[in-house]
Amino acid sequence: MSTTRKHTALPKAQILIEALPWLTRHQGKTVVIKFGGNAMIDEDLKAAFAQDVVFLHHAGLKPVVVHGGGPQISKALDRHGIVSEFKAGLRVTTEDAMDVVRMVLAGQVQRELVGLLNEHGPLAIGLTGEDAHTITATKHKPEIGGELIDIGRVGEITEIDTGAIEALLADGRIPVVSSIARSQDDGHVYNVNADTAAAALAAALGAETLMVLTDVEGLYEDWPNSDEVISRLTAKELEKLLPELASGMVPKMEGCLHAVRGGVTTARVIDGRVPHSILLEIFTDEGIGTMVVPDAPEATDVSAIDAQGES
Ligand SMILES: Nc1ncnc2c1ncn2[C@@H]1O[C@H](COP(=O)(O)OP(=O)(O)O)[C@@H](O)[C@H]1O
Ligand SMILES: CC(=O)N[C@@H](CCC(=O)OP(=O)(O)O)C(=O)O
Repeated sequence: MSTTRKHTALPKAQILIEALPWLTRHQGKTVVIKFGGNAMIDEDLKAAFAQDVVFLHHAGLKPVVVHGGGPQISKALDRHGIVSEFKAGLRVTTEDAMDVVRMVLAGQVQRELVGLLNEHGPLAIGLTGEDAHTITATKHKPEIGGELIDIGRVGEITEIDTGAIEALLADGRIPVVSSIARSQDDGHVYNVNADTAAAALAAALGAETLMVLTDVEGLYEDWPNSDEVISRLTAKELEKLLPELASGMVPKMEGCLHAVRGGVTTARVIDGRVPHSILLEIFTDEGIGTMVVPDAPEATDVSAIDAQGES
């Protein structure tokens, strides 16, 4: 081997070896990945995202993709002459707007992601929360200034049925889920925030990891004044921070909290603008972004200590 080849081969092998313990640790584990509308704008990034998800699949993990499409919905509503309005970080969704939301998420964004993933083989299958009762919701009325506000067809998740997703995973497929739900009370279809949907699915699936891709490096400690990213925080620390957070981050961080409190081992917010950010986060020692972990067991909890001693 020439000296030059030796020089380039060694660092490449080191990168693969660095992945070894992570490959072992994540083997067979479910990873729910939320792909946000703002991280979805660049064609190269979308292609890299699809490569990463397919890589996870072939490495023995079980990726489930949940996608948003906020900017794409706003653009389509604009074309239909419908003005986008947000309250409490959620889109005010009239009946007409709901038709557009459903068309864009299920008919455009989901189809595109499924197509990109399937360039690598017959892997991805798209569904919405409406399919097989995957996500059931009821009308959500956020509280603003002490009053419950009607923001139209916006749903609050009441139940998750993981049957269809688990069947797809068992069949070696990659489910791609659009954040739309159906109510079993009024039969209406509801618009659900995609971060919230991803977190609820991660908890219901007993996923090891929830990974939320977005258009910033992670959770900034003092946004918008500083770009210092909080790299790790416990559920309790996050709970304290939540009331201070600004709009875009609220559903993401509430989702992370819900996921870890629901049994997910780690919930991470990572920068979707970095190509292959998923691979970097899962398979290298250097995690990027913000990681939320469950609270450490109380030191005074004698039963927990006893249980540990027995294992
Ligand atoms: N503390 C914070 N740290 C990082 N970003 C924040 C924070 N507070 C608010 N944001 C805003 O949240 C945005 C991400 O949310 P959003 O636009 O809904 O993303 P996505 O389309 O990926 O779901 C960031 O671009 C940023 O403007
Ligand atoms: C109720 C509500 O606000 N739903 C979101 C659903 C899409 C979404 O969450 O997309 P991002 O992840 O790209 O923001 C919306 O209509 O924009």
